[in-house]
Amino acid sequence: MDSAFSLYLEVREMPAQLSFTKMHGLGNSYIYVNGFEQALSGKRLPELARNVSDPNTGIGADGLIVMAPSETAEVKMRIFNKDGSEAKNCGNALRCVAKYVYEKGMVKNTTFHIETLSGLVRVNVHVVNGTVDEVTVDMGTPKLKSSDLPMTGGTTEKDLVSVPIEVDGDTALMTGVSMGNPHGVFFVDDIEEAPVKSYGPILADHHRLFPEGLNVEFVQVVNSHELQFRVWERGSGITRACGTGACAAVVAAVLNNYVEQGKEITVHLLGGDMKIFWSNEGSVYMRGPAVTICEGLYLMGT
Ligand SMILES: N[C@H](CCC[C@H](N)C(=O)O)C(=O)O
Repeated sequence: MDSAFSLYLEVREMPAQLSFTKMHGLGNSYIYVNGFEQALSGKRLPELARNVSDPNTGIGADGLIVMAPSETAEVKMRIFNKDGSEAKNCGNALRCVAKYVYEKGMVKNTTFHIETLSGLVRVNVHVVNGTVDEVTVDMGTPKLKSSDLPMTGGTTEKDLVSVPIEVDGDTALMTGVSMGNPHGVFFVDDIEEAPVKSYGPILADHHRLFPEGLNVEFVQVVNSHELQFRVWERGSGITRACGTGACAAVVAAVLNNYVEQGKEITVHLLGGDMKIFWSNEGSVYMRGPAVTICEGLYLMGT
């Protein structure tokens, strides 16, 4: 079948309207589409993500999450940022997908796995009267080499702890952490003064240094078990919360000796608090809420 004809079929495959659920994790909202129930054209998902994310001409969210059958887990999750770029992991969406599939009866156990582009993730839903209020996620072991981030610029295999970065006329110290997606963490004295809007867009798309882009986090250490947190997300800009980012922040705080590994840390994000625990065995655990906002029918912008 020639490419033009297959593209025509691809275009035709997208339904005229899509059932969706809007959910959020600490204010980081996405449009969730159930690919078990409706056929979705893979090639059109980045465009769909841009369309549904627009607050004026779409539904309004930080991006699109597609749930689909998996051969290795109860469900597969694909993540598309507001700009249509696809990400390999998303902490807040993992909690919301876990809530969705449990409450819809698509899974029966309270502990199960979700397949992502960064691998299999184990989740445990906390149920109160049949409703999931919180979810605990094993986010796996952070990767700490420049080649993992990835980052270029002469630090090929060195660790990424407190690496000097030239940005916006400054030299700032960044700690790089991959949680399946790339994060750069900067420690600041006052979170309210953090250069989110200046450093964020410069570094998020600084592909010479970060070939796959970067989620840019700013952290103020409150005490040995609390962090203040802000984020400029790759592909979505400022969001009220970032689950993988909160994990990266705690890992970076341990690596910089601000907090201890093996202790539960409360991360204060714009959208609320998340509990992060980097176990001495290696896995980072994230615990936080998941909320269903609404369900509806998206008429594909007709
Ligand atoms: N913008 C991220 C994906 C979403 C991550 C975030 N919303 C979370 O909860 O982890 C990236 O491009 O890697």
